[in-house]
Amino acid sequence: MLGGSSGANYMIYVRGSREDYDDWANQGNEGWNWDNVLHYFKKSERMIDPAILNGETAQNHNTNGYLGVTRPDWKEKTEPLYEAFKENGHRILSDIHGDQQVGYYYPTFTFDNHIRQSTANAFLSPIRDRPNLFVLKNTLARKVIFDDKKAIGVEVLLPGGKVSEVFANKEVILSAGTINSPQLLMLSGIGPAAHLEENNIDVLLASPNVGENLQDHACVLLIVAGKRNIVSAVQNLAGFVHLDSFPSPVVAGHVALDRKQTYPDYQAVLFVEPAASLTASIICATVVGLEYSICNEISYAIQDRESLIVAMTLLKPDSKGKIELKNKDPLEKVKIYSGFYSNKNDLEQHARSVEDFSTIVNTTYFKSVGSELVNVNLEACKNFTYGTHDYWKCYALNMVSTLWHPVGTCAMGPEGVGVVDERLRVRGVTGLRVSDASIMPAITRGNTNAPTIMIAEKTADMIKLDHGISIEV
Ligand SMILES: Cc1cc2nc3c(=O)[nH]c(=O)nc-3n(C[C@H](O)[C@H](O)[C@H](O)COP(=O)(O)OP(=O)(O)OC[C@H]3O[C@@H](n4cnc5c(N)ncnc54)[C@H](O)[C@@H]3O)c2cc1C
Repeated sequence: MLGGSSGANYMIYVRGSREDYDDWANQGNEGWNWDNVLHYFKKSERMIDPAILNGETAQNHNTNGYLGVTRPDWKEKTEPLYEAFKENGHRILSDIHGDQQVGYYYPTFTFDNHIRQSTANAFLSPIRDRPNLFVLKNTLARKVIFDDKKAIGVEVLLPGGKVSEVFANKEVILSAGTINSPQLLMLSGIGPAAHLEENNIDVLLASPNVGENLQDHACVLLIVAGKRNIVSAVQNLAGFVHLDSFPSPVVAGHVALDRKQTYPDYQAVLFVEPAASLTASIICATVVGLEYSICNEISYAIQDRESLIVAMTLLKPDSKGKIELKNKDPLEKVKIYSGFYSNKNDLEQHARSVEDFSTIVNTTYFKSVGSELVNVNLEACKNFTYGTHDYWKCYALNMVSTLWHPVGTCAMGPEGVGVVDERLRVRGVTGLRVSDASIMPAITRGNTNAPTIMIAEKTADMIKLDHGISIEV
């Protein structure tokens, strides 16, 4: 669809930590530190939430951008949970976008007046009548066309099956995302030479890191069952009738295992569910795609009990995966090696995160509603004592899935490292940029939609400047 994953995501709006971007800059990417990127986060944003606009983080927000951001009022339903997190030693933040970026917070979302702010809705719709904008729908880019080492256009597959060529006046910009931007580069002859040759693709430029450095947020579901309440199942159905509203309230936390640290290690996103929750089944079976037997255990455990479905995400993994071609057919899907837990430290950290979170059931509120963790009876973990560190390692290994945040496969970086430079120009050729989540040298400590939109905002300014057009500062 137009707008890519922003048309299908859960709309959580999180920018990530100051340290994420300072780290990008420290890796040799001038112009990408926190102070630089904050300007672009603000530029695209149209913050609507009155409490944020009147609060202590107001200076980090903007009211004039294209991207509507706000949050539903779930305070009444979620307040006891925040109290429990406070009792457990966590800070409660009115907004995660202040100077303090560790704590439980009231999450913000990319929607406005019940309308999803996909990038198509937010950014394309308002300018759809511009004479210099033309969108070819249902069209597949097959490869970039080069004149020697200068990108001059794109070969496309039009609806109906005709292959055609589109030429650029100034430059070509790839924004096909972390999975497909490296595919397009490789189909165009830019990538690891041996891999291109294996696939009978003429090598235009040997660029060994195309498709490498895949990073993603490994996610493990944890279920906390609470009080019995069969009546609320009816409310749950209502959530699916009113499709312009969220089916359930959400609570989120960015947590550091070492409480003194200024940046988080894990994110916990809690979906507050009535008994017999449909959302739980949907998250289990489709969003994270767990096995039927596991989803069945969960459904059974919460059929007459309220629950929290918790997405536990390791925010800064050291593991890396990669994208490879299956063959040179542009219609063929690529091979995705997630690399989850290829660095053993990540499994340790993820297990420690689950253990850390699970202490919440010992707080006054959670005890008062009879909460307990749901044992999903994993066959593979039956030899471990339930609740021990080794058990949680086994649990993570068997429950791990993606939170759909792949980044990094056309990473920016210095000569010899980066696929693109700090102005997102593909190194070794001219007239070609990449601008999407694939250019992140390292994953951010948060959901990746807002950072990708920030990258797009910054790219727009860099393109203007490189073509002698002034920008608003
Ligand atoms: C299920 C899900 C839930 C998520 N939830 C959240 C969330 O709550 N909050 C958050 O911050 N992030 C979330 N994300 C992540 C976030 O949406 C992505 O990080 C972000 O949208 C990435 O943007 P992108 O432009 O890099 O890539 P994409 O959004 O993948 O866009 C790439 C576009 O290129 C098109 N394309 C690819 N190849 C070609 C080709 N050859 N020719 C023509 N077009 C092509 C695709 O169709 C797509 O439209 C979620 C993602 C998913 C999938």
